[in-house]
Amino acid sequence: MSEGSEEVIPPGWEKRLSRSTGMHYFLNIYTKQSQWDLPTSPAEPTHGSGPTQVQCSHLLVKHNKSRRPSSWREENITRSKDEAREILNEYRKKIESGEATLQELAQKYSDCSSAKRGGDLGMFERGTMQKPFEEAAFNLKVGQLSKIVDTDSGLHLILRTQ
Ligand SMILES: O=C(N[C@H](Cc1nc2ccccc2[nH]1)C(=O)O)c1cc2ccccc2s1
Repeated sequence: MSEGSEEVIPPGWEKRLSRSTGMHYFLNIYTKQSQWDLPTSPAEPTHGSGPTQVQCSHLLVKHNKSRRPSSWREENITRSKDEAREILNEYRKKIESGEATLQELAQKYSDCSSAKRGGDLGMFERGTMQKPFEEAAFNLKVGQLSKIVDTDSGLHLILRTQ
Protein backbone atom coordinates (compact mmCIF):
# COMPACT_ATOMS: atom_id res chain seq x y z
CA MET A 1 0.00 0.00 0.00
CA SER A 2 1.47 3.41 -0.88
CA GLU A 3 2.40 5.59 2.08
CA GLY A 4 0.04 8.54 2.76
CA SER A 5 1.47 12.08 2.65
CA GLU A 6 4.67 12.53 4.70
CA GLU A 7 3.64 12.37 8.37
CA VAL A 8 5.13 15.22 10.42
CA ILE A 9 4.71 14.87 14.17
CA PRO A 10 4.75 18.36 15.80
CA PRO A 11 7.21 18.96 18.67
CA GLY A 12 6.07 17.75 22.09
CA TRP A 13 4.17 14.74 20.68
CA GLU A 14 5.31 11.09 20.40
CA LYS A 15 3.88 8.32 18.25
CA ARG A 16 3.09 5.22 20.33
CA LEU A 17 1.70 1.74 19.54
CA SER A 18 -1.45 0.70 21.38
CA ARG A 19 -0.91 -2.89 22.54
CA SER A 20 -4.63 -3.53 22.88
CA THR A 21 -5.66 -2.35 19.40
CA GLY A 22 -2.37 -2.62 17.47
CA MET A 23 -3.07 0.91 16.24
CA HIS A 24 -0.76 3.89 16.60
CA TYR A 25 -1.74 6.87 18.75
CA PHE A 26 -0.11 10.18 19.65
CA LEU A 27 0.98 11.11 23.18
CA ASN A 28 1.46 14.70 24.40
CA ILE A 29 4.67 14.38 26.43
CA TYR A 30 3.68 17.35 28.66
CA THR A 31 0.06 16.65 29.46
CA LYS A 32 0.20 12.84 28.89
CA GLN A 33 -3.01 13.33 26.86
CA SER A 34 -3.33 10.82 24.00
CA GLN A 35 -5.21 10.99 20.69
CA TRP A 36 -5.64 8.84 17.59
CA ASP A 37 -5.37 11.69 15.08
CA LEU A 38 -2.05 13.22 14.00
CA PRO A 39 -1.70 16.45 16.05
CA THR A 40 -1.71 19.65 14.00
CA SER A 41 0.22 21.96 16.33
CA PRO A 42 3.12 21.69 18.78
CA ALA A 43 2.35 20.56 22.33
CA GLU A 44 3.09 23.31 24.87
CA PRO A 45 4.85 22.68 28.19
CA THR A 46 2.10 23.09 30.80
CA HIS A 47 4.36 23.90 33.76
CA GLY A 48 5.44 27.50 34.56
CA SER A 49 3.68 30.59 33.38
CA GLY A 50 3.31 29.66 29.72
CA PRO A 51 5.66 30.47 26.85
CA THR A 52 8.54 32.95 27.28
CA GLN A 53 7.99 34.29 23.78
CA VAL A 54 5.24 34.11 21.16
CA GLN A 55 4.85 35.09 17.52
CA CYS A 56 1.71 36.94 16.45
CA SER A 57 0.14 38.65 13.51
CA HIS A 58 -2.39 41.40 14.11
CA LEU A 59 -4.83 43.68 12.36
CA LEU A 60 -4.95 47.18 13.86
CA VAL A 61 -7.81 49.62 13.22
CA LYS A 62 -6.91 53.06 14.59
CA HIS A 63 -9.48 55.69 15.63
CA ASN A 64 -9.62 59.38 16.52
CA LYS A 65 -8.50 58.66 20.10
CA SER A 66 -5.48 56.58 19.02
CA ARG A 67 -2.10 57.74 20.32
CA ARG A 68 -1.04 58.39 16.68
CA PRO A 69 -4.23 58.74 14.56
CA SER A 70 -2.32 58.32 11.30
CA SER A 71 -1.00 55.40 9.29
CA TRP A 72 0.42 54.32 5.91
CA ARG A 73 -3.25 53.96 4.82
CA GLU A 74 -4.70 57.22 6.06
CA GLU A 75 -2.86 60.41 6.94
CA ASN A 76 -5.55 61.67 9.32
CA ILE A 77 -7.72 58.97 10.94
CA THR A 78 -11.05 60.42 12.05
CA ARG A 79 -13.25 57.31 12.58
CA SER A 80 -14.66 56.88 16.10
CA LYS A 81 -13.67 54.02 18.41
CA ASP A 82 -17.13 52.50 17.96
CA GLU A 83 -16.76 52.59 14.18
CA ALA A 84 -13.34 50.92 14.53
CA ARG A 85 -14.97 48.17 16.62
CA GLU A 86 -17.66 47.59 14.01
CA ILE A 87 -15.04 47.38 11.27
CA LEU A 88 -12.99 44.84 13.23
CA ASN A 89 -16.10 42.73 13.96
CA GLU A 90 -16.73 42.52 10.21
CA TYR A 91 -13.12 41.38 9.65
CA ARG A 92 -13.50 38.79 12.43
CA LYS A 93 -16.57 37.34 10.69
CA LYS A 94 -14.64 37.02 7.43
CA ILE A 95 -11.76 35.26 9.20
CA GLU A 96 -14.00 32.91 11.19
CA SER A 97 -16.03 32.01 8.08
CA GLY A 98 -12.81 31.27 6.18
CA GLU A 99 -13.65 33.91 3.59
CA ALA A 100 -10.31 35.62 4.30
CA THR A 101 -7.23 35.17 6.47
CA LEU A 102 -6.06 37.66 9.06
CA GLN A 103 -2.86 38.06 7.04
CA GLU A 104 -4.77 38.99 3.85
CA LEU A 105 -6.94 41.52 5.67
CA ALA A 106 -3.99 42.97 7.63
CA GLN A 107 -2.04 43.45 4.40
CA LYS A 108 -4.89 45.55 2.98
CA TYR A 109 -6.44 47.25 6.00
CA SER A 110 -4.19 47.26 9.08
CA ASP A 111 -3.18 50.70 10.36
CA CYS A 112 0.11 49.24 11.63
CA SER A 113 3.28 49.35 9.53
CA SER A 114 3.41 45.55 9.99
CA ALA A 115 0.62 45.47 7.38
CA LYS A 116 3.35 45.04 4.77
CA ARG A 117 4.20 41.68 6.42
CA GLY A 118 0.60 40.51 6.69
CA GLY A 119 0.52 41.87 10.22
CA ASP A 120 3.40 39.67 11.38
CA LEU A 121 5.13 41.19 14.42
CA GLY A 122 7.75 38.46 14.69
CA MET A 123 8.64 36.72 17.95
CA PHE A 124 8.43 38.84 21.07
CA GLU A 125 8.83 38.41 24.83
CA ARG A 126 6.82 39.86 27.67
CA GLY A 127 7.68 43.49 28.32
CA THR A 128 7.96 44.57 24.68
CA MET A 129 4.37 45.30 23.62
CA GLN A 130 1.69 47.39 25.32
CA LYS A 131 0.28 45.44 28.27
CA PRO A 132 -3.25 44.76 26.96
CA PHE A 133 -1.73 43.39 23.74
CA GLU A 134 0.82 41.29 25.64
CA GLU A 135 -1.78 39.81 28.01
CA ALA A 136 -4.02 38.82 25.12
CA ALA A 137 -1.16 37.42 23.01
CA PHE A 138 0.35 35.28 25.80
CA ASN A 139 -3.05 33.82 26.64
CA LEU A 140 -3.73 32.64 23.11
CA LYS A 141 -3.03 29.10 21.98
CA VAL A 142 -1.11 28.73 18.71
CA GLY A 143 -3.61 29.29 15.88
CA GLN A 144 -6.16 31.07 18.07
CA LEU A 145 -7.70 34.45 17.18
CA SER A 146 -8.17 36.98 19.99
CA LYS A 147 -11.21 38.97 20.92
CA ILE A 148 -10.92 42.70 20.14
CA VAL A 149 -7.98 44.12 22.13
CA ASP A 150 -7.88 47.82 23.09
CA THR A 151 -4.49 49.60 23.32
CA ASP A 152 -3.39 53.24 23.08
CA SER A 153 -2.67 52.53 19.39
CA GLY A 154 -6.23 51.44 18.60
CA LEU A 155 -8.24 48.22 18.38
CA HIS A 156 -6.58 44.96 17.38
CA LEU A 157 -7.39 41.42 16.31
CA ILE A 158 -4.46 39.16 17.22
CA LEU A 159 -3.62 35.74 15.76
CA ARG A 160 -0.96 33.72 17.61
CA THR A 161 1.17 31.96 14.99
CA GLN A 162 3.91 30.42 17.20
O1 LIG B 1 4.10 49.68 17.00
C1 LIG B 1 4.05 49.41 15.82
N1 LIG B 1 3.28 50.05 14.93
C2 LIG B 1 2.39 51.14 15.34
C3 LIG B 1 1.00 50.57 15.65
C4 LIG B 1 1.03 49.45 16.65
N2 LIG B 1 0.74 49.57 17.93
C5 LIG B 1 0.86 48.34 18.50
C6 LIG B 1 0.68 47.90 19.83
C7 LIG B 1 0.90 46.55 20.11
C8 LIG B 1 1.30 45.66 19.11
C9 LIG B 1 1.47 46.10 17.80
C10 LIG B 1 1.25 47.45 17.50
N3 LIG B 1 1.38 48.18 16.35
C11 LIG B 1 2.20 52.13 14.20
O2 LIG B 1 2.54 51.74 13.05
O3 LIG B 1 1.69 53.22 14.47
C12 LIG B 1 4.82 48.27 15.28
C13 LIG B 1 5.11 48.00 13.97
C14 LIG B 1 5.87 46.79 13.80
C15 LIG B 1 6.32 46.25 12.58
C16 LIG B 1 7.03 45.04 12.59
C17 LIG B 1 7.30 44.40 13.78
C18 LIG B 1 6.88 44.95 15.01
C19 LIG B 1 6.15 46.15 14.98
S1 LIG B 1 5.48 47.06 16.31
